[in-house]
Amino acid sequence: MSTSDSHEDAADGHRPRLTVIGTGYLGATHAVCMAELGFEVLGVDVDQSKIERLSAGEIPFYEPDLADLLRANLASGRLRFTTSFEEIAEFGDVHFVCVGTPQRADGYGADLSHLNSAVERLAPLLRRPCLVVGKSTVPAGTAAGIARTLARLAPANHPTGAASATPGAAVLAATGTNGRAQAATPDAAGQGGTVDVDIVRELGGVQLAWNPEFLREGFAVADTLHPDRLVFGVASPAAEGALRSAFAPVIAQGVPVIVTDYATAELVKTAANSFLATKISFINAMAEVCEAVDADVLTLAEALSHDVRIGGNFLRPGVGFGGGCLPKDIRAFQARADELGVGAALRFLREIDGINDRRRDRVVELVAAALDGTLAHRRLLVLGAAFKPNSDDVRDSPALAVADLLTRTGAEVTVVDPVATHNARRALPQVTYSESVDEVAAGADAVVLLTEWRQFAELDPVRLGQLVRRRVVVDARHALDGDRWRQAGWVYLAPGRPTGVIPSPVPEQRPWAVGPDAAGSDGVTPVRDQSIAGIETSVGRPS
Ligand SMILES: NC(=O)C1=CN([C@@H]2O[C@H](COP(=O)(O)OP(=O)(O)OC[C@H]3O[C@@H](n4cnc5c(N)ncnc54)[C@H](O)[C@@H]3O)[C@@H](O)[C@H]2O)C=CC1
Ligand SMILES: O=C(O)[C@H]1O[C@H](OP(=O)(O)OP(=O)(O)OC[C@H]2O[C@@H](n3ccc(=O)[nH]c3=O)[C@H](O)[C@@H]2O)[C@H](O)[C@@H](O)[C@@H]1O
Repeated sequence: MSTSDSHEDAADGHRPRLTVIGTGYLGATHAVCMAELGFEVLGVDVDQSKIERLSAGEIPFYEPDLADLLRANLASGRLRFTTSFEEIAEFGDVHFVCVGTPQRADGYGADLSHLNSAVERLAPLLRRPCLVVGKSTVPAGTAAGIARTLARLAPANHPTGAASATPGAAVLAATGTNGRAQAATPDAAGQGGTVDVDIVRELGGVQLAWNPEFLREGFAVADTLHPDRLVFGVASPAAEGALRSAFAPVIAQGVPVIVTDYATAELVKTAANSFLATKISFINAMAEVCEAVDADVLTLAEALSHDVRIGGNFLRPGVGFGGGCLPKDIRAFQARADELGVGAALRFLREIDGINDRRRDRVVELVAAALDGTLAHRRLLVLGAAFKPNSDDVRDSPALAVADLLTRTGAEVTVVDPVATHNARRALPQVTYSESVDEVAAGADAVVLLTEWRQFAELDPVRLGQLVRRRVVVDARHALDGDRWRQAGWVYLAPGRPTGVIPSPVPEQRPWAVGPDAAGSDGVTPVRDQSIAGIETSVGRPS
């Protein structure tokens, strides 16, 4: 991907200067892409090694296209990284907060400690008008609290130096200049022309906006440069104007901008991820029913997808959803709804989560059924560790969760993944990893495909069939051409598809609850509550 024409505008003095706080999957991508769009950008993180790697032109995770853009924009001088909050406070007109909001260790709720600590560190250093923009995914009501913190702690909101604990002071400080900001902003920004930083001065102090992010890992660059919508949660026209100036090149593409209040902006994000999770669990629930009558969920999904009211996106059945967002976001949403007294409205998300979990068990059942009900001491080649292809992210990865379940039955599991094994080794050390499909295939009793990497989908069943001990493949992502594999002599099984040979599971009787030769006196039945180190999965959930 080439850098854009907007490079010529670099440092033209008319665009707001941007900072990005937290340079993980979201923040690093945002920093690089905003520099690519022509802004001067300074990224900060508390993780010094991450900052060193980014400064050296190295992306600390796997994301297609991002490394080239990082290096080009470092070279242009528009993009820099630091560990100094003093430096970013001095530099920035618009500060994007992109720190993590993981699931709390003690429940479903979101852990906001990183967010609170970033804001509390930044706020006392903000001595001139600027806009703080939350991009992290947060429970509804969080932004209002952050606005109060900024109002209390940012010196720019207390020109006389007097501390204030007045809720909303940041907004109040700025609304005095609303009229001018309103007149100055939308058109200039909307047309993508250069935008004078006076728009930022119109803020009158430190203000907050909430701007949730919708990028997908694996497509993060394209999603950031060409999003399908922008959502601006603001409390004043001046904040909207400043945000429009920070997104001027994107808005100029005709991307829709939805301007709303904080709470609605926060909810758009969690509602979107809940809807996506619901779609996936819906089709996986259909897979469960298909299994009971030996029907075909792929054909069913295809037939549904032709109805434009339903559509085919996010209707791929398989081993379920994972990653650093969908699972923790639907749980945090439930927790917040409970706190708000509307828990009943989101109770269905518990079922969405439950359907998702059962898919992991079902894959184990299929492997066991294909191996005569016994998994202990079976040698299994697991294809995939990442939660999806084109990512090295193993947070709540269904692939690793299944690898863990298989290991607990006493099977000898070796996992191959093109880019994620370094993360997987840390998250699930009790499993063996390899870089070579061929090496592990030699002597394998079954192949289990759990992440649909292209290179796995393109494996030659004839050649692989000559290496393995038994030609058994479980295609948990429907990535393989089942007919081709069967023709090459394989027993091919996939969840939700007719097996012809595998009876539907009897709920109370799990074939993989193995017999006396398995590790453990009573056989090792995978236990949902046991933790998979470092993976935020079904692990540690409150009952
Ligand atoms: N990963 C994704 O694709 C997307 C993530 N999100 C949301 O964005 C947020 C960040 O997610 P990821 O980037 O995946 O997480 P991440 O864990 O990859 O990155 C978070 C970064 O914040 C840094 N950090 C933590 N505390 C800090 C502090 N006090 N000051 C400065 N930096 C600090 C961490 O060192 C880390 O580098 C989450 O709320 C997530 O839900 C939203 C859309 C997409
Ligand atoms: O909030 C976030 O962080 C992001 O979460 C998801 O993006 P991401 O987690 O990168 O991945 P998805 O493409 O949504 O896939 C999530 C999981 O669902 C699975 N999936 C997806 C689609 C499908 O049809 N079936 C299915 O099982 C994937 O394999 C993966 O494990 C959303 O798609 C993004 O819009 C959002 O910004």
